Amino acid sequence: METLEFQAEARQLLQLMIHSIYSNKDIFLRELISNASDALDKLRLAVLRDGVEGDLSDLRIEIEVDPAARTLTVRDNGIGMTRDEVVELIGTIARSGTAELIKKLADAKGDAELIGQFGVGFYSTFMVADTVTLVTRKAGTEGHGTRWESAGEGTYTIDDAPDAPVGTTVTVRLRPKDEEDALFDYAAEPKVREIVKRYSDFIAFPIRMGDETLNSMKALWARPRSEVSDDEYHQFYKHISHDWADPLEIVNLKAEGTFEYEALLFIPSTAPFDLFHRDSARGLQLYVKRVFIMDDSRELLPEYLRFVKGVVDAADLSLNVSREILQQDRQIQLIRRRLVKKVLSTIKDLQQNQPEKYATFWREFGRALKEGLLNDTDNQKAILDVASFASTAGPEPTTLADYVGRMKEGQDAVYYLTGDSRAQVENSPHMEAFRAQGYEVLILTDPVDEIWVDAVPDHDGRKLQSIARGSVDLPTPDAEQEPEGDFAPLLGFLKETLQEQVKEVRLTHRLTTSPACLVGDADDLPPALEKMYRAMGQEPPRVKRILELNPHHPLVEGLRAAHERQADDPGLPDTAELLYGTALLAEGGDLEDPARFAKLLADRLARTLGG
Ligand SMILES: Nc1ncnc2c1ncn2[C@@H]1O[C@H](COP(=O)(O)OP(=O)(O)OP(=O)(O)O)[C@@H](O)[C@H]1O
Repeated sequence: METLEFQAEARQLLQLMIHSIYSNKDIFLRELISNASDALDKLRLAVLRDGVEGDLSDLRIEIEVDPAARTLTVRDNGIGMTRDEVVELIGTIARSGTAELIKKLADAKGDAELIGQFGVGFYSTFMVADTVTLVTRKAGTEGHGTRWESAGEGTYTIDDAPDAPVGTTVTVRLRPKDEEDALFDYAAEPKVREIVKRYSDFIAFPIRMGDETLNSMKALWARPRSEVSDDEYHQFYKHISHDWADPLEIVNLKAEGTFEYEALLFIPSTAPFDLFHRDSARGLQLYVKRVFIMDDSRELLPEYLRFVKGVVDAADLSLNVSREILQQDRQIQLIRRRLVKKVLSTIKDLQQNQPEKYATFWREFGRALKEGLLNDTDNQKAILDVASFASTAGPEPTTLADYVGRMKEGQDAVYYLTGDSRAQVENSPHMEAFRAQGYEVLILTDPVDEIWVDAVPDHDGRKLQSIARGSVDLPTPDAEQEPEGDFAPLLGFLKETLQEQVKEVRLTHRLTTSPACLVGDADDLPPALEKMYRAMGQEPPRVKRILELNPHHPLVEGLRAAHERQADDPGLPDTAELLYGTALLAEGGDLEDPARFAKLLADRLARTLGG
């Protein structure tokens, strides 16, 4: 016998389970049954497809309780695990981002939503157990099985199990019941019956206790929606998603004719913690005529819809279908196209008829959905239709249609500004004239916003226009009040002095209170993208922007006068640099040489004080 240590993250998660942060402890049984059902699916596939030797004649899950010994046992005759698999699958947690999540969980004691995003599976047994014993033997292997045992406290033992049959048996030695802590008597048959009926009725294999079969085994996606209760759908969703919360929306789909398939999809109510991790689990489950073929089938939905969970059961695919075949299969492409349309129309429906659900959806998944604006040109319009954006018009996000409805007379473009935060965007100098003249501007602060705006030239014939790029031709209300004096010499001087930093210097109407701002040409790389390149370790092409001056500002006017008095005044270049640096800071940019800027500024301030 060998004693091994749990990996650090696994140990922390177990601690959270033992000192149970989750009030619904019943679900440990659901998790065990779910694993058993997965193991049976895997065995069937291994035998049918891969020629592994195995007996498919009586695939089943058995539950046994022993009130005297206070144990509950869940046994399956599925695929089983090798010794190495036990160590790897049960002793460690491989998902990336786990460490961060556990830290969050520990901080937010008792937050069931958080743990639900993770799905702790087998470890949830430690909410109710003193000791858990797992005995398993892998189908198609020679030799003995493996016995694993742990009290969840840091270590587990692992040993040979010479007589173990193929499959897995999990025995939970129950803690004393404590109904005040929602720890019920799980060695009582009625309680087991109740839990199985409630959480696992749809499991496709019989769940037996003695001679009794506890579940109906009906494949939910094959039943008409009117005959299935929401609760049944919700439990099924939890089985396939490992989410502990109910889904936000259920989507049914059925195609008949030459190519038949059924789909049952779910939009979750909260985003998983690893939605933006590259290797997060994604994709749908694929079945062929009720036989489970694979998890995480990514070919069935595009990446930007990776938050959608569910099942597709196709009648005409071969059981031998592989991921490679799926990628090229024309029928799969057709299914995929139809699923995308259906998901988008479901979101549109939420938007029109259930605004609260829609708001939840957009908060949780809007960022992911917007990736589709880049990658799915066919559905670009449909995605834009269901998208919403923060706006200067008010605290609530707005759709493009509503924005267009509020556009001012003569306005022909949808204005937006990108940035790191709402506050930064709202305080940006670029915003000044738009605010002063009452033009609404969309506030785009997600990293993906920087990118898709370039891929979407217009919406319903209206241009999407950044107010920090190109020139703005807002009608100037006080156009008659052109500033006195000639700025041409000053502009020439600044252009010369700042030639390393900017490619042009010109006057603008876009400012009302700031002296200057920086704008890009319409086809320049936006500064935020430049930053992103740097963050990824790449050196982007250096883009010089345009310095725009507010001719009505006292600083600019004073500078003009000073330059006119004495063009070779040695203080002028410093002022030019300060002006440029201030404009950069105002938009949230980074100074190239902050120390130099600070020194120039301090010297200048000292002089104003010294007189
Ligand atoms: N009864 C079982 N038979 C065979 N393998 C099992 C069984 N129970 C657990 N496992 C293996 O251990 C792994 C970890 O189980 P656990 O319940 O902790 O995670 P899980 O969330 O169910 O994993 P997944 O998300 O892949 O289903 C499973 O993915 C499976 O490979």
